[in-house]
Amino acid sequence: MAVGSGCAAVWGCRRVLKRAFSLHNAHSVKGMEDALQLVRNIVPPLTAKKHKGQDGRVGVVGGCREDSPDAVHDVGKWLPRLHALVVGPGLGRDDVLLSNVKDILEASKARGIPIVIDADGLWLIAQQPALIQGYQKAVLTPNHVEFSRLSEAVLGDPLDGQDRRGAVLRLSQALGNVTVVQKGERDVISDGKQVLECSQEGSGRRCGGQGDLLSGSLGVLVHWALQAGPERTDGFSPLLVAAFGACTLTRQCSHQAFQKHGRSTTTTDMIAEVGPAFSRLFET
Ligand SMILES: NC(=O)C1=CN([C@@H]2O[C@H](COP(=O)(O)OP(=O)(O)OC[C@H]3O[C@@H](n4cnc5c(N)ncnc54)[C@H](OP(=O)(O)O)[C@@H]3O)[C@@H](O)[C@H]2O)[C@@H](O)CC1
Ligand SMILES: Nc1ncnc2c1ncn2[C@@H]1O[C@H](COP(=O)(O)OP(=O)(O)OP(=O)(O)O)[C@@H](O)[C@H]1O
Ligand SMILES: [Mg+2]
Repeated sequence: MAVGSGCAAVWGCRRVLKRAFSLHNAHSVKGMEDALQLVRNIVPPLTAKKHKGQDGRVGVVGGCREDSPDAVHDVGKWLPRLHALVVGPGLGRDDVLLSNVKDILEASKARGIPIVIDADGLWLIAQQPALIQGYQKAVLTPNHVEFSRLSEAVLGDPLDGQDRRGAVLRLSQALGNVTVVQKGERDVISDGKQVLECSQEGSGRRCGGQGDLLSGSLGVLVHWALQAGPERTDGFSPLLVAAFGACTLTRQCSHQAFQKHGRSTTTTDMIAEVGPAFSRLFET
């Protein structure tokens, strides 16, 4: 469903939403459905009046090519045209490369570009948390190991595996309300104020690359959410709603792909499900 038509339903259930986001029933069926409605609200309508790029140009700093000596300058030329940046998937941990990424992060922050950080980008943040400290347009998407690494670097604590919600909330707060998405059996999301869980049914298949689908789709949704503004998300953080949407989409893709391919499912099979999964979840 597009922006306009989803709006009335969301305003109509404001009281329920407050409960759904702040209490332990955030992952109940009702809470999930309410949160999904907020995601539907940020999806821009398709109209004949737009030209390409108007619903977002997302840059990805990742992949496998070694940098040119002028990498930062080259990327800098693109930055003014980008609406969001995804940093880290498949990037590697080479010192020169990470030093370039550091400069790209600084340039993006100076321009107020939303940044999603995953994989080796998180490695860099664990070495230098100050790089992202207090930048509230950033979302970090750590898996279990990456989250432990970040927690130890930022909070100095060994991870309390029993209290995932508390751990994610504390990390987000310590980073100055940077949004954190801890991936796992349930995805736990916090902006340092509220905690949301995504328990959309996925699959038992744990093939590599699923995190890339999450961070990439999140790059798009972060832009859509910020563009839509807090009124569309009923006053909740746009980045929290975007993260919930990307987690739900990724898990639904996993679910659909697994139904077709079972144990042989790969992330490529999940990518083929993005369109149908998106329609099913967000265009009802
Ligand atoms: N498309 C591409 O090009 C992609 C490229 N990628 C690139 O690959 C590189 C390495 O990335 P990664 O994700 O394998 O490294 P990371 O998460 O540090 O795991 C290291 C070790 O931690 C463990 N472990 C992991 N998860 C766990 C869990 N939930 N719970 C418990 N343990 C867990 C596990 O250890 P094991 O169990 O095997 O002993 C694992 O081997 C990195 O450069 C990244 O950019 C990837 O992003 C994929 C897509
Ligand atoms: N135990 C699980 N059950 C269901 N879904 C899961 C589980 N663990 C992770 N996921 C889902 O898989 C997606 C990727 O999370 P994962 O933890 O595998 O990332 P990752 O290790 O960074 O992956 P990548 O191989 O791309 O680096 C997320 O959407 C998450 O919700
Ligand atoms: Mg990963």
